[in-house]
This record gives sequence, C-alpha cells and structure tokens, in this order.
Amino acid sequence: MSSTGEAALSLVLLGNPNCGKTALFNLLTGSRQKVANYPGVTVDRKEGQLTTPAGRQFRLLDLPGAYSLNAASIDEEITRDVVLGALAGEQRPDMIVCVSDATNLKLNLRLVLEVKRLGLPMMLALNMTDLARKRGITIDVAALQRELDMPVVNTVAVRRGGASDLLAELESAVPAKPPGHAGARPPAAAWLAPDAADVTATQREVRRILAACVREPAIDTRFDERIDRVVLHPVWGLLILAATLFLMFQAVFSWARLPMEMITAGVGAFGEFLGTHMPESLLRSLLVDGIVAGVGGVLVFLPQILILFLFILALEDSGYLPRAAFLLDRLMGTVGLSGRSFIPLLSSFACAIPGIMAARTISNWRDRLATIMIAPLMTCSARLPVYALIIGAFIPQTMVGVFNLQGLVLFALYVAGVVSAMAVAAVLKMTVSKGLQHPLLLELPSYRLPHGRNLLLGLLERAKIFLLRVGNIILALTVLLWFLSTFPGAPEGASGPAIQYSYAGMLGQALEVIFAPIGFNWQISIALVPGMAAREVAVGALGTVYALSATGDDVAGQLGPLLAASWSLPTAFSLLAWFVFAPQCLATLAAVKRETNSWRYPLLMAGYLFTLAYLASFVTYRVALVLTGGGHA
Ligand SMILES: Nc1nc2c(ncn2[C@@H]2O[C@H](COP(=O)(O)OP(=O)(O)OP(=O)(O)O)[C@@H](O)[C@H]2O)c(=O)[nH]1
Ligand SMILES: [Mg+2]
Repeated sequence: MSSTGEAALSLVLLGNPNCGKTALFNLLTGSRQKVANYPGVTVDRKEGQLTTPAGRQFRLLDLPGAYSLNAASIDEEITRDVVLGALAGEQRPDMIVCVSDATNLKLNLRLVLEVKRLGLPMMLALNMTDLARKRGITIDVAALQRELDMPVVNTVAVRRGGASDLLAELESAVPAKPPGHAGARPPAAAWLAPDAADVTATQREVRRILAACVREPAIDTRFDERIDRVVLHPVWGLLILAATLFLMFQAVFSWARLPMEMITAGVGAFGEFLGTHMPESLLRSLLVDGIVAGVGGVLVFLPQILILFLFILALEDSGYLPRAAFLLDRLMGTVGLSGRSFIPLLSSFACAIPGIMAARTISNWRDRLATIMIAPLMTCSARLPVYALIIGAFIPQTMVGVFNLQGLVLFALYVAGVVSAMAVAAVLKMTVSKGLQHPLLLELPSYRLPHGRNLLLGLLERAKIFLLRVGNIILALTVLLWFLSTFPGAPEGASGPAIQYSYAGMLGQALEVIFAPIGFNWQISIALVPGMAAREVAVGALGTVYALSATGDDVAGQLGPLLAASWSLPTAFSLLAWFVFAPQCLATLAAVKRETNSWRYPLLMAGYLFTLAYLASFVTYRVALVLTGGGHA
C-alpha cells in the first residue's frame, strides 16, 4: 500500500510492435515476460505491480504492440479495448505510457499522436536511446515535450537503472486519484477510426515535429542491408536457413552427449544405491521402479532441451526470424499459408501452446485457423525426450560423412512434421480456408548480436520450466502409474511379472488389441495413456513399466538398452511415426478450444491427428517389417 493510502493508479504501456514495451515492463515490475527481437511477441495483456523508489504503487499493464488503435488482428484488438476501457470487467487506464523506439520515431510518433486525441493523461518513453545514440541520432527532449505537450523521458529498457527517469516522472506527474472517487478521472474523447485524411494529417504533423526535434545523420543502414542481400536471397537465403536448422539438430545430439552421460550415471548410481541399501519393500519399489526409473528417465533429456532452446533464443534475439518469414512467404503461399504463419509455427517448436496463441497476430481468420490446426505438427520440445530415447536406443552413433547419424534421424523427424503440416495446410486450403493471398507486411528489426546475459536468463527460465514439469506433473503421473502397475498384485501361482495382473497391465492388454496392428506391445500401450497429459510422461511411464516388468535387474538410467533388447526395429520406427502425429497433449487441445472459442476445432484436430498417427504408424510398421525381413506379424 502506498504511503498516502490512495488506490494504485493503473498505467498501460502502449507502443508499436518491437519497441521494447515488454523489456520495460520486466524492468519495472521484475517480471520475466517474453522479450524477443521481432514484432508480435506479446499477444495478451499482462499485469504487474510497480513501486517507485518513494514507495508509490501502480498497476502496470503490458500490451501487444500496435501501429494504430484501428485494430486488424486479435492482439491489436486487445490493445485497443484495454486503452479504450472496452474490455469487460476492466476500467479505462488512469494513464498511458507511450513507448517509442527512438531510432524509428517517424513510424512510432503516428501512434502517439493518434492516442493523444483521446485526451487521457499521457507520457512518452523514448526507448532504445542507447541505440539511437550509437547511430548518431540526437533528440531534443525538451522541444519534443513542448511539441507533444506531455512529459517525455529517455529509457533503455535492457539496462539496469534504464528506467530511472521514467520512475522519477511517475513520482511527480501523475495526479493522485481522490480516494473513493473513481469517477473523478478525466473523460476520454470518443475514439473514431481514423480515415485517410486523418492519416495524411498525422503524417504531416509527424514530419513537422521530427524536423523541429530530431537530428539524424544520413542513415547508415549499410550493415543490415549488406547482410540482408545474402540472407533474403532466394537461393542463398534458403540454404542458410536450412543449414541453421540442420546445425541445431546436430548440436542437440553431439553437444549433449557428455552431460547426458553424467546425468544417466548419476541417476543410475542413485537407483542402485537405493536398491542395495533398502530392504525389499513397496517403498523401495516406489522409489526405484517408480520415481527413479520414471522421473530420472525424463531428467536425462534436460541438456538436449537446453541446447534446442539456446538456438531458438539466439535466433529470436538476433532479428533473423522475420527475415525467415519473409523468405518463406512465397513457398508457404503455395500451400495457402503466408509468411505470417512462420513465427507462430516456429514458436511451436518450443511448445504448440504459445505457437497457437501467437497466431493471434494473423488478421485473416482462415489463415489463423489453418495455422492453429497445423501448429501441433511442429515438433514441440516435449517430443524431444521421446525421440531421443528411441533414437538413442536404435540408431547407432555412426558418422555419415561429417554428420552424426542420430542427428540426421532427428532432423528427418522434424522435417516429417513440417512436411505433413504443409500437406495438411494444402488440404485445408482446398476446403475450409479458401481465400485470397494477402501480401506480407512485416517490419524487419535491426540485427543484433544475442545478449549473453539474456540467453543465460532465458535458459535458466527454460530449465526451471522443465524441472517444474518433471517435479509436478511427471512425478505425479509416474507415482500414479506405479500404483496402477503394482496393484492388485499377482495371483498365487502366476507366471510372468506381476505387472501383467495389475490395473495398468489389464488396461495395456486391452489397448494392445487396438495397437497391435501398428506394432505396439502392451507396455507401450500403457505408456501412451499418461502420455496424453504430457508427452514426456510416456518416457517416464516406459521407465516404470519396464522396471516393474524386468526380472530382477533395475533399469534406472538405462532404459535405452533395455528397449533395444525388447523391441523390434519396426516397432521403434512405428512409435516414432506415432509421435510425429499423435495429439498426445491435452493442454494443446484446451488451448485450441480457448483460442477458437469452440469445441469444434479441438475435436477436429484430435480426430485428424489420431487418424494420421495411426495410418503413419501402420504404414511405417508394415514397410519396416518387409524391409527388415520380419515377415508378417
Ligand atoms: N539496445 C536496446 N534494446 C532494447 C531496448 N528495449 C528493448 N530492446 C530489445 O528490443 C527487442 C524487442 O523488445 P520487446 O520488449 O520484446 O518489445 P515489445 O515492444 O514488447 O514487442 P511486442 O511484444 O512484439 O509488441 C528485444 O530484442 C529487446 O531485447 C533498449 O532500450 N535498448
Ligand atoms: Mg511485448
């Protein structure tokens, strides 16, 4: 509570895409919202608390970027509605903090002038002033303040203390709201969508203000342009993109080997220690067969996940992503998608859910729907443990020329996801999403060397998310599965491992009827069920199920060799094919329901993905059987 006892005033951060609003929000509130160097990162309103050095409190809202309040896409509608107080249950903000990229005021000031017409209390944060200075741009802040008739402060959102001027301004400039008098806010002028004449008038005003307040050297963009000549080249550009992605998958395997071996050894030693030092009991089984075999089995994949994210974060920070979108626009156009879909789809490599949300930036509903529907085919990071487990067990570590064979297979699985997504998009184009092509208008940010500290923080965040997942949902489901696999115990005189007679064993054997034609045994069938909650759980579940089926030896930390001994190669390939397609993630389906506001699309999605998964596994299994001389199963 602030010293004067007033209710916290609400502030919103409003500005063009990629001008640094979220970076500023994080700096002011201590949050860790996603920041990246391309437009359209934030797609939802985010709330935080801000306390000034003197102890004054504010509610701060971060908004999706917009070029105008005249919204064209869902994310921009959110921004408009928050600013105009049109959102249900949300009052109009007390004050608007416009954030502008100081290196690009010509574009940014248009929004400032448009918003100014609302007549709300307002101030301007000139962000990225570090870059502006580096480029020799000088801005006369006092003059700008006079011209705009509002407080103007310099900020550097990525530097500690970079918002001190803004905080000082907030300390003094905001009129306190009289307690209990919510109605005392200044009335906002009604907002009318600007017409062509308004836009021209605003442009003219921007030019006048810039002439009065800003001095720029003859712009020196040669650096960016020289890079773009290669990166946006139709042939070289595509080669660079392919090489980058390829390198990423090679690295996931080759760089991760040592840390993975260390974790495996650690987990194995721990399991063995428990196994030898605890008396034979249910508790020992829960710890060794349930938790160590299950959770430990998933934990091993942390290094690979971090390497994947290192690449994704570096790409996001560099400014390369919108270029790749631009490059792929024509290619994606052939299947009815636009380059606009590229970033949502690329985000889906991390997880389909933020990818599906990022599709909000696509203004055309049909394009957006098509993007949402194919997002789960992008290989999310939760599939990585499953792929890596099977590849590690069945694909030898040989080198093919300079390439690591395991990395090649992983790359092929990612390609399989992308190619199927394109095929599905092409089918959707013929049916639901028939429509015109829209030209891709995308602002290209300046290239920037990824910030070491940002990368490190991003990776720590990722590690935290993964470990929390392991500690929460994966642990809980593993324990549940251990329970279901242990009870009821085997009847007297039973042959075979006790798990066969348990609840999970019975379920697995029932499901095996469905899955036998695609080569899955009852152990795999069991693992698929908890795998619906989170894909990695399938790995933990296999660990537990095999630990309980094994006769004597514990499998903690060495599930791979055990699988290699008990599955045929066709079964392994079939399971890989299954995971390329199967919608093994309820959270994704829930996100689709939320984003499309209907049950229709998640159901459609689950239906088509399960069908594809079954077909793909069936074909893979049969073909592999023939090729490996396994005859008819
Ligand atoms: N050098 C420098 N970089 C900055 C500054 N502020 C933000 N950035 C970088 O600019 C990029 C965009 O920052 P974000 O905070 O994601 O921008 P945003 O306005 O929230 O973007 P949207 O959510 O897409 O509208 C990131 O790469 C930041 O690291 C700054 O003051 N100086
Ligand atoms: Mg943002």
